[in-house]
Amino acid sequence: MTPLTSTPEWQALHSDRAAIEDQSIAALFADDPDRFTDFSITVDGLLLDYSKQPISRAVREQLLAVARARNVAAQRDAMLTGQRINRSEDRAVLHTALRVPAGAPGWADATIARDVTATRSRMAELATAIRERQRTGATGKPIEHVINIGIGGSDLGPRLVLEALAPLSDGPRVHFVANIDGVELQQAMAACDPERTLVLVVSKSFGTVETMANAHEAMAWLRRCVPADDVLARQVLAVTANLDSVRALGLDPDLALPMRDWVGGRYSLWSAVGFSIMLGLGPAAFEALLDGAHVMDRHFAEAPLESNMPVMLGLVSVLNATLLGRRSQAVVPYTERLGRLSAYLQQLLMESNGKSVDTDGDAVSLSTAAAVWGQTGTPGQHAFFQALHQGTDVVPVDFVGVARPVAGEKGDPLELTAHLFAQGQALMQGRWGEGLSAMQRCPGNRPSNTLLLRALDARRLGSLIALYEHRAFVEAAVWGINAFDQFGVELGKGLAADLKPIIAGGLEPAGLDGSTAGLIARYRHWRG
Ligand SMILES: O=P(O)(O)OC[C@H]1O[C@H](O)[C@H](O)[C@@H](O)[C@@H]1O
Repeated sequence: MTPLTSTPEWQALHSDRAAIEDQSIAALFADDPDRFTDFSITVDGLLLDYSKQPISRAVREQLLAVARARNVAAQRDAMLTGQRINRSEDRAVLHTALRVPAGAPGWADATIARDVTATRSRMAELATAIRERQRTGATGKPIEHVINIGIGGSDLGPRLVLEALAPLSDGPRVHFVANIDGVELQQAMAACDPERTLVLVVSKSFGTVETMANAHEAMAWLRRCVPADDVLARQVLAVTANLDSVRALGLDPDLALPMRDWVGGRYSLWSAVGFSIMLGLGPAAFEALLDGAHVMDRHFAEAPLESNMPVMLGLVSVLNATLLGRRSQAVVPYTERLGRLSAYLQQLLMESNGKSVDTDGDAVSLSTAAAVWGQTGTPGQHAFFQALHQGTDVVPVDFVGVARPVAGEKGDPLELTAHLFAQGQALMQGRWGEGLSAMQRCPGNRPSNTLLLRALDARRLGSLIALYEHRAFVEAAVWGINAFDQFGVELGKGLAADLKPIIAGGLEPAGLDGSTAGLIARYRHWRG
């Protein structure tokens, strides 16, 4: 893979780096009254406004030239058509196939489409039977609670969606359990009647320590509390790509909902991993979520690069993170319903693109993924916005707003929206003028994107999430890295397994570094 820095297109952009950094965003508006129209893109009720970035038309052309030089469109097509683009794991990457409506033309082959439709139908039948109380728990009581046990990609997506659309929930109440410390599981078990609870064990690998530990606990609870021999068969359901290990846990693999190896964990909420969404909101809402994502997929596949929302969002990110060295990025949704968004995007963007070697294994020549963080507005305004306005580092912000709240939600988002727009304006304009002390002045010229959803509903949420998935793809394509493996995550897991017996006191801490040995000694001392 040619290093990005060796391409003439990047070199041209880089030679203008200082001018771009100094570019007054306000001056771009002064020069071009139509700038908002030209630097915003709308796809089916989702608007991206990237006009408050230091990007002139000429710079946009340079960015697009970089995208062409990196063959972003060809790389995209290779993903969509099921080529094995995840080279380090020799896998195709087909989360987009999960969102093709039944019978509609997709990009990948027909076998995959049939498999997707079959799993989706099975999920819908089962969810309907549970929601309509035909399929009950082992003692004949209806299922009113679901405990979703999973972590990372087997947790964050369904959690985000169910929190976002909670007012639409008309099915069993879903409780999420990810952490291994037992806190969430204890809370969930305390809130649930075991005879009316379905436990979902969601794990692509079915080997993740946290998930397996919580699954054992939850299954023991069911066995203890439900007087029926077939309680596990009736009230525990596995969602996994590793059916063999389902048997090892004492469950019937024939009852499990399958995942495929061509779906990455952080891209999996559209698969059977989203079963809790279907249970809570119903199959129609799940379909709407998929439809919204598919609309974004079609747009990503078909729109010219310059009016392609994920392409432009990805290029803006590369400009900020790599060209201008802005190593962190804030995401601030202006609705409490999207409070999980920054956590979701942390996994999506940082696990995908927190890489320092390219697809050939050679060191990349420039910085890749920036740190992603944030919380909802307006509470975030009263916490970290001071640093956004006056800190020494420029932190690009993605604002996310909704024109209409989720159906059934009380409260008017008008007030919130005023704050959202004002913050983007304030970051750009700054505050200057006679009579202001240095402490009172705000430098301004700080970039932001605004994403505005016509309404917070399943369809737009699907589009929003798919947009960020494709943004990660575009960034990775430009950087020349593989967005679909995550070997870095493995290291700590292995070390934790080695340390556990030492911390427990069964093994002597021989050969450890001084810090780890010291921490273990102190922990053991304090634990008593
Ligand atoms: O679904 P599982 O196999 O249990 O994996 C859960 C999570 O494990 C790891 O942390 C991976 O890095 C994530 O990508 C994955 O989503």
